Amino acid sequence: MISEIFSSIMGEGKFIGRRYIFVRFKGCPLNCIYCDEHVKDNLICRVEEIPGSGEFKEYDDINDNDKLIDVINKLKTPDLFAISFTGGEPLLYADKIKEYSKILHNLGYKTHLESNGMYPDRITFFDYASIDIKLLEHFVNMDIETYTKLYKNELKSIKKLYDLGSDVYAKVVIMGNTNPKVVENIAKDLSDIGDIMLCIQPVSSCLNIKTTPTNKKLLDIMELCGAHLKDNVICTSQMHKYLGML
Ligand SMILES: C[S@@+](CC[C@H](N)C(=O)[O-])C[C@H]1O[C@@H](n2cnc3c(N)ncnc32)[C@H](O)[C@@H]1O
Ligand SMILES: Nc1nc2[nH]cc(C(=O)O)c2c(=O)[nH]1
Ligand code: SF4
Ligand SMILES: [Mg+2]
Repeated sequence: MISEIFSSIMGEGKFIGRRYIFVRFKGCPLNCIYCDEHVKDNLICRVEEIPGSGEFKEYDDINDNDKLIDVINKLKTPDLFAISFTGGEPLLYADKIKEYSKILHNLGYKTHLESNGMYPDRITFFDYASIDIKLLEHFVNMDIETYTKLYKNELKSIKKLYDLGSDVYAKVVIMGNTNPKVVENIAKDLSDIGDIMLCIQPVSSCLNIKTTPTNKKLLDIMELCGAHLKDNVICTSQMHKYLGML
């Protein structure tokens, strides 16, 4: 279930630059062409025991509540902002995450969900939440019907988090071939839900990704989105990759 736990700097989105503990879960039903996490679908769980050391100890599993809390307490630093549940797709394990969140809240920690939004019915309260809005070009041969269903579920997840009082924002990964007008429509749909930040995230190059968006495209997209969201649109490259951090 859990694939790794480590302390790092939030490299993406609204809370970029804040200190986090990341709890990463295995597996995801989607297969985004740019995904940087497929390789970690292995059996063991690796845990950083000293924050920032980059040194990991391997466990068969660390899913037990007491074990997880013990690891988190050890990784806690005075600058800690929140505990991120990410993946893979963390909501594959929604019941377990709900259990962890309750314990963490009782201990005074803040929780943060990083999800693709495909499971609106599994959404519960998190202090902070990032929902990825996927684009058709993120997939090889996804049909329009399947894509439309996914998009509707993503918006539903955002609305549910917003109504629960979570500080929720949306992220969209921009490719070299992304049509700015499509992103503008997403901004419009977000503005219909409420005061929600849209984070424009240029794709980071990896094995399957040869072209990245031009700076002009990023600025054009921000302007178009600003027509609906005003200044509630930001551009965040995956900062941790520039720093050589996890
Ligand atoms: C690995 S996903 C896990 C959480 C969830 N499955 C999701 O897609 O949001 C975490 C974040 O990394 C982003 N990401 C993964 N690979 C990327 C890449 N090559 N360039 C930019 N963002 C990337 C995803 O878009 C997502 O916002
Ligand atoms: N530093 C850092 N920040 C992140 N923000 C979201 C991440 C993720 O993989 O969900 C991530 C990650 O993998 N590393
Ligand atoms: S939804 Fe997230 S974890 Fe799943 S393939 Fe896409 S980026 Fe990777
Ligand atoms: Mg990541």
